[in-house]
Amino acid sequence: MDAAASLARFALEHPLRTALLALPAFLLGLLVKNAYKVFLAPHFSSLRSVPGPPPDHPLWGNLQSLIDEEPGKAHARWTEEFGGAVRYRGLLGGERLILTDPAALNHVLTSHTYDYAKPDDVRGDLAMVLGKGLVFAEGETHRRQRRLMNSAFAPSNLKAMTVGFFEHAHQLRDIWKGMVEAGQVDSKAWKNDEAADAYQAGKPDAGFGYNFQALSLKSDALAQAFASLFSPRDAPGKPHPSRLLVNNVIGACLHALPILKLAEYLPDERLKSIKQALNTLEVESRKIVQAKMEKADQEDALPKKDLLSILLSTKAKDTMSPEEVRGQLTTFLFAGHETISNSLSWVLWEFACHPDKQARLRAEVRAARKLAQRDGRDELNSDELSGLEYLDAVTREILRLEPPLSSTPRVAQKNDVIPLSVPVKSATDPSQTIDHIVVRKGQSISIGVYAANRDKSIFGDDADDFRPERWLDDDNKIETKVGGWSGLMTFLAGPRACIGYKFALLEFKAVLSVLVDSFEFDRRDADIQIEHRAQVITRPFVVNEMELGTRMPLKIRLAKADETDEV
Ligand code: HEM
Repeated sequence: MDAAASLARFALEHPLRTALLALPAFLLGLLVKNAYKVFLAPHFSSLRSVPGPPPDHPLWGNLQSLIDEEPGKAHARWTEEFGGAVRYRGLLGGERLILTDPAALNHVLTSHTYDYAKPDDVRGDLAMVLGKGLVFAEGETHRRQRRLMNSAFAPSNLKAMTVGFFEHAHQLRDIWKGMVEAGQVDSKAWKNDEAADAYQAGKPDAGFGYNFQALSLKSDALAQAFASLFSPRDAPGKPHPSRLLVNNVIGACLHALPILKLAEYLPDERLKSIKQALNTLEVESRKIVQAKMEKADQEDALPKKDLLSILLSTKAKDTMSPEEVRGQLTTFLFAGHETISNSLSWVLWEFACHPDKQARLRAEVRAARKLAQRDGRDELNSDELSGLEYLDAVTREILRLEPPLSSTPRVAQKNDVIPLSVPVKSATDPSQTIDHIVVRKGQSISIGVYAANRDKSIFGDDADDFRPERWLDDDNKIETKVGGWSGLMTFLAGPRACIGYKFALLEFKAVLSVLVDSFEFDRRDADIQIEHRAQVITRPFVVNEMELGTRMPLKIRLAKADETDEV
């Protein structure tokens, strides 16, 4: 008792000395805790029988492979070697489970959706930037918001929006035509007279009836705020895993502090620009919602061609405050931002590499357009667009091969058992297989989008090749048991699958049909190499030109009007 009292007196009298004594004790505790996590915990883990690569390093597990390889590649390699459930290690022994098995995906994404939520740090960042919209919401709130939003994507609305998609496509075509005819050169977007940057020029405005002006290669305040938050021009680097460890510690501290509130007092330019972009996002999106609301009242009877006007004409308007509508606007802009333009630039790249495939699509589109013109229409309607077989096959193939999200994270909200449709070899007893996985609350999971889309057991040995014909081949129909559009993971599956997927497919098809009808695409140079790097989504970068940021430079010529390729 006396000893305790004298220790307390000592601590009060000499707080600095006490702190100095406590620090080593704290560090020792941290060391013991992490040593347990790295060396002992894996032996008691419920995942210990799940197969996977041995860790490359005791402190950063398999992170080096994930950093070195293009997004999704390591997942695909491990899935090919070990099967539809793979365990690997992250920082300080943290275990992660990659899932591509159909029964497991169905369980996590569809039948037990809300038991597998997005990680808290991801949700926190989303809420800070976008407000609490659909991407952020979980559980009952998500169910309610989703029901309200669904009606905006009803078939009749998508039909009306298709008119807007074609208007956007024609604007883009006219800008590109003007550039090709003028032989215009811009040192950043254009490398020579005939090469255009399909990535920067191809950004659609996501059908919001609010022009991002990306079409004319200028940006307004909102577009700039989005670009600085979600697509900074610097190419993402390949940091050493130890750097990630340091970043994690700093990130945890930043999350604990009101760092953005203090941004203007801190000597950090990046923080200041984030703060400024967030303010712009808030002010500008509020203005758009206000303007749209006023217009919606005046133009009630007019057909609506953009998503926000449609949203404001559904009953969602009566049940959501302007602030909630604003949250949905920024959420839709975020989720649709660059996903479609990214897919467009990849497909144009594949066409540049496969002239026969672009010619085949051009012939199909021209034949359909001729029929529409005989009917007195300049463009296809949404049914005609969806009915083009080769266009559909090309769309499936590029979204299979180049999903904007190579994987997406989830965290188990409770202890659970995940079933497997194809058993995997047990890591603890290779003579046995396992057909289910016991997961504990808090377990991190990666949905292997890229790995599932390139599964050789489903798509064959040419799974890494761009071959739209695989979707047309009757003798060899693709049978994937994975739920979701086309049996692919690109838009995920279940109650949290992409709500905008039909919108995305129609906009993608409308723009591609117009571009391929008007232009021929070729590689800028025969030996140009494009690399995939992750920056929110997987984006193209030109090897040895990383400093120029995300780009997809292509040679573009006007397509001959009298081309008569057979479909
Ligand atoms: C090629 C284009 C697109 C792809 C590949 C894509 C993919 C995805 C994926 C994988 C998710 C699930 C993310 C997760 O939960 O981890 C998602 C969610 C979402 N997407 Fe898309 N998306 C695309 C375009 C769009 C467009 C154009 C819109 C809006 C107009 C949109 C709106 C949304 C929304 C709101 C969510 C959240 C849904 C929810 O949690 O209920 N997406 N998208």
